[in-house]
Amino acid sequence: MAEDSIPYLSGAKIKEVLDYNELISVMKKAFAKYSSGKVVQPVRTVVKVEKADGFLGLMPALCEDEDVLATKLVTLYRHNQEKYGLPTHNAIVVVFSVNTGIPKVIMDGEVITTMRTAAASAVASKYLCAPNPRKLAILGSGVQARSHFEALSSLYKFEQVTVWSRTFNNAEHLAGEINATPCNTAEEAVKDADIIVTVTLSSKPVVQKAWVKPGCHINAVGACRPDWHEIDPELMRSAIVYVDSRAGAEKESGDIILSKAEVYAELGEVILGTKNSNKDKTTVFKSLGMAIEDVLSAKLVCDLLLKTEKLK
Ligand SMILES: NC(=O)C1=CN([C@@H]2O[C@H](COP(=O)(O)OP(=O)(O)OC[C@H]3O[C@@H](n4cnc5c(N)ncnc54)[C@H](O)[C@@H]3O)[C@@H](O)[C@H]2O)C=CC1
Ligand SMILES: O=C(O)C1=NCCCC1
Repeated sequence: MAEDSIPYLSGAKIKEVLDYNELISVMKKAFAKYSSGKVVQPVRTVVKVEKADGFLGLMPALCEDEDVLATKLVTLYRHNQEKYGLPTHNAIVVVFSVNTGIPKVIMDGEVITTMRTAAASAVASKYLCAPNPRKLAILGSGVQARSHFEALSSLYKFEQVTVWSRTFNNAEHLAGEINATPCNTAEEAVKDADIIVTVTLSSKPVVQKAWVKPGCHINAVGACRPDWHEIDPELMRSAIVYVDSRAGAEKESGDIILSKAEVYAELGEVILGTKNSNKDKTTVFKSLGMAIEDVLSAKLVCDLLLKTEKLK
């Protein structure tokens, strides 16, 4: 049985201990463990809430090597921001003892989702983009736009960063925060970019093949449903496509399903050295998000807090 009260870790506490440096190495480990078959992780179960254009996603994973069993519960309500001024993504993570199955800790999952997704894109960029990227283009201006700027800036010193968003004011606002250039169109933003990040809630493509410099690396982070896509199908078919999980991509990724693009490899296979990185070609990392990213992030949080004795 669980204790009368299970410790709860707030997002603020988690933010205090997580940094991109460490998370980037943990995400590298997550991808490698997943692609070497050392993770038990079903494809996300999605419970749709049609009337609110939302869903609840169940994301459990077990990694015995790392002695960790946990699940993230995450909701995506697309209109929360405009309707209520609330975050569109909300989540908690529950960590269990692998030996007894007793729940050990419940923690906020929003900060973990925000940071681990950007750290995952940073790992993908490290393996898939050509050396010394100079220009970063961010399409979208929400939570992931900010975290991606932070994570990628921890790896690279960009000479130029551009931001496009559906509403120019939002692009301007974010650009002001991060010292970037706001753009009126996505085409203008991605022109000559070495790395593009797509972090919108759009279900229609926001970037076209003709706009993209050959050899560019794209972190395609949005569009997590089979009928949503963010990337021009022609661009998907002409690029070398990497995914976090083949099983997830086949079931959930509209960018892959609708374009019928071939998946070349899982990112973990590149990390393990069984697939090439093709840094000189146009590459897409189609990120859907994997439970093991959350589970290893949660373990990192627990380890860091145990070190500082904030978690007994
Ligand atoms: N791959 C992964 O592991 C994860 C992916 N995501 C996805 O990343 C994307 C961004 O997430 P957040 O920044 O947290 O969301 P957010 O709600 O903070 O920001 C969403 C952005 O998309 C824009 N947007 C909304 N509808 C649009 C449309 N029709 N066309 C163009 N832009 C539109 C909004 O104006 C805003 O700039 C979402 O698609 C989300 O589901 C989020 C978490 C994890
Ligand atoms: O991996 C995640 O967490 C999510 N991915 C897609 C959108 C919902 C949250």
